[in-house]
Amino acid sequence: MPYSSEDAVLDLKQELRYLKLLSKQFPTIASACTEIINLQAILNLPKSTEHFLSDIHGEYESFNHVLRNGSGNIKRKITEVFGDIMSEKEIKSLATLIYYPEQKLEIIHKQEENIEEWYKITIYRLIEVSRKAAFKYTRMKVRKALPAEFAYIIEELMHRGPEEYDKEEYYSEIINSIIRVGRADEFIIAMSKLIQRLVIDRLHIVGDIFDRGPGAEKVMETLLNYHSVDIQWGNHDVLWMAAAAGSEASIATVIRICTRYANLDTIEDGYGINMLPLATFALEFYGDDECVQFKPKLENGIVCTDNDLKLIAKMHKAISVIQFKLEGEIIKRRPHFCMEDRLILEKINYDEGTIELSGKIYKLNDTNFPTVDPMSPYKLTKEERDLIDKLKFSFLNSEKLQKHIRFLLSNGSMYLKFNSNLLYHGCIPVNEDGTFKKVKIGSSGKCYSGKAYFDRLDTLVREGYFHENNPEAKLYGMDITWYLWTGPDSPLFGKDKMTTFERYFIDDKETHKEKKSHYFKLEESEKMCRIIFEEFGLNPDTSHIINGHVPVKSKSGESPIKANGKLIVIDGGFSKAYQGTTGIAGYTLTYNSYGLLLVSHDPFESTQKAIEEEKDIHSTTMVLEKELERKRVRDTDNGKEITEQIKDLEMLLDAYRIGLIKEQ
Ligand SMILES: O=P(O)(O)OC[C@H]1O[C@](O)(COP(=O)(O)O)[C@@H](O)[C@@H]1O
Ligand SMILES: [Mn+2]
Repeated sequence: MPYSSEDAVLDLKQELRYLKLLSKQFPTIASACTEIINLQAILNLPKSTEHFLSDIHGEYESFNHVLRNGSGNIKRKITEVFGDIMSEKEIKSLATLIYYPEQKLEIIHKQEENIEEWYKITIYRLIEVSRKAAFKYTRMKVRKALPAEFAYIIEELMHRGPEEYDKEEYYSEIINSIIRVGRADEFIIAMSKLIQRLVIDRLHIVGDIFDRGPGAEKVMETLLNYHSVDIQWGNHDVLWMAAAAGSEASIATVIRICTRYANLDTIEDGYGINMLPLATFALEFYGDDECVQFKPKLENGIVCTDNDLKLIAKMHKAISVIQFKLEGEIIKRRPHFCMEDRLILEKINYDEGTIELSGKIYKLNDTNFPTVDPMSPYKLTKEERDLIDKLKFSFLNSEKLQKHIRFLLSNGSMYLKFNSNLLYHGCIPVNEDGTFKKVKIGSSGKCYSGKAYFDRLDTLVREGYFHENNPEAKLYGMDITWYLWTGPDSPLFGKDKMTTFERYFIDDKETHKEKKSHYFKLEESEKMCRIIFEEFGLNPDTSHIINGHVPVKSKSGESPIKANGKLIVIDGGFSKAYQGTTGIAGYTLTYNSYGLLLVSHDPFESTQKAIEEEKDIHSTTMVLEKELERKRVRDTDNGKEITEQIKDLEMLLDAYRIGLIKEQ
């Protein structure tokens, strides 16, 4: 026993209150010992697999596919088990079944002549793959993941050891009876979902779930039901969060982006927000305006009739003007945001149809501003006010939207440190020389930089949503959340300005440029990354930064791996609107016990093709870092916690043994 000296006993006495609490959970020496042995066993298991995705931008189908195939992980497992005896075609078929069991079974029933034989072979194969996938976990963890209905049977089948081959008959009898009682389909579905569940232990979403594509709300529903997920907020996510909190400028911007991509389904069908008030308003004030610059972009595959497009263009322009007005209000009430250059509406010469930007006059390609009073350009007309009030009411009262945003708050944050990786969406504000930029927050003028800046922003975002009983703090929190969407020192945005107005109203492309933060030059430097790791309390030798936000133009030879492998950017463009520039459909990352794997995906055609033609996304896997020694749970953050728990339990044992606490 380590505790023999008086000092040691004194140590124990100091922890007495805590140890007494712990003794309620482990009331005897035997129970504490059992727990120590269990925890010790977990520490020796291989590290489980993490999966990193980012910039999903409403592309539900591709997201869903990558999630189901675990970025190629499921196929890898099948190949490991059956690579020698199954053909490529059979492997593909089994993989498709595991990804989409319900749909695939329907097809099988139409095609398969000897369904009983197929069931037998398939169930056997699924059991073998699930054994492989469960290998890293304790029985207890696997048990928790099992569907209740088949829990007992699956456990029996999975834990058959090689020495138990005489049990062969027993197992085939189980399989036969599953088939006989007509539960084979349900069993196959349950097994497939179990494999999906086991292959990925933790999902990280490095921001930008929302906007552009049509299915953000479905992505959110999937995440809500996922077994283990964290989210690092992206600029598009915080925009929706601010809107759901009641920030009027953010509500207008969310709707503007939906109209820009003709994506009204998300807002109307997904979140039940009625767009009729905006449509009637737009027809009344922009009825004769063709709103040419506001024709929606349709790269995301959304199909619309000509008449719909005409109406959406008018809604798009109407809400854009309202956005510019409401943004003006924030910029004026928060001078420390330093965004005066975005006070666009007062820079317009309404008689001449021109605008002055940075001392230069530009011609506007559209001069119809029926709701703007040049004397007070930011003032909403009565009708605009009514409209915004209605929209705000809908946002605040959309049950589903509020549920999704609360999930983003509970499972999300500005950044995350996880197993020696530092995850954040965009950047860290830095000066040209690489020092962390000091940014003013609040009217007191207090400055924050580096990690402290991220931490402060994280708190303010939450205040913007939750601080109902302090309206001033709530408004400030909402304004900051909006700032995170578009402000020059926002770590989630990372550009000097968002030239939304210019891209609609000025032809000269020079004005459309958005200058990226110094961070994006310095991200190539290992030295910079090392400074960042120090700042966030991570080991510079073993850590990585994982970012999203900036589409990697792999078509033009850009690499997602920067700073000697210290920084990885995984925005390769799930977003169809960006695939032309990136040339691929995104990068994802997996981190298993053998190391980091970067996967680049070709564009995904459709779920239907994936099922019917067994067309998986073609993806290329690149080993980024291979562990010299296989990583164990003991090497992870969770492992560190378990080690602490073991220490506590050992103290409890000592307390029992010297009679400081009595067994119960
Ligand atoms: O492609 P769109 O719809 O014109 O949006 C462009 C705007 O989106 C942004 O790129 C921000 O969105 P991302 O975070 O996806 O990059 C702005 O910098 C830019 O002004
Ligand atoms: Mn982004």
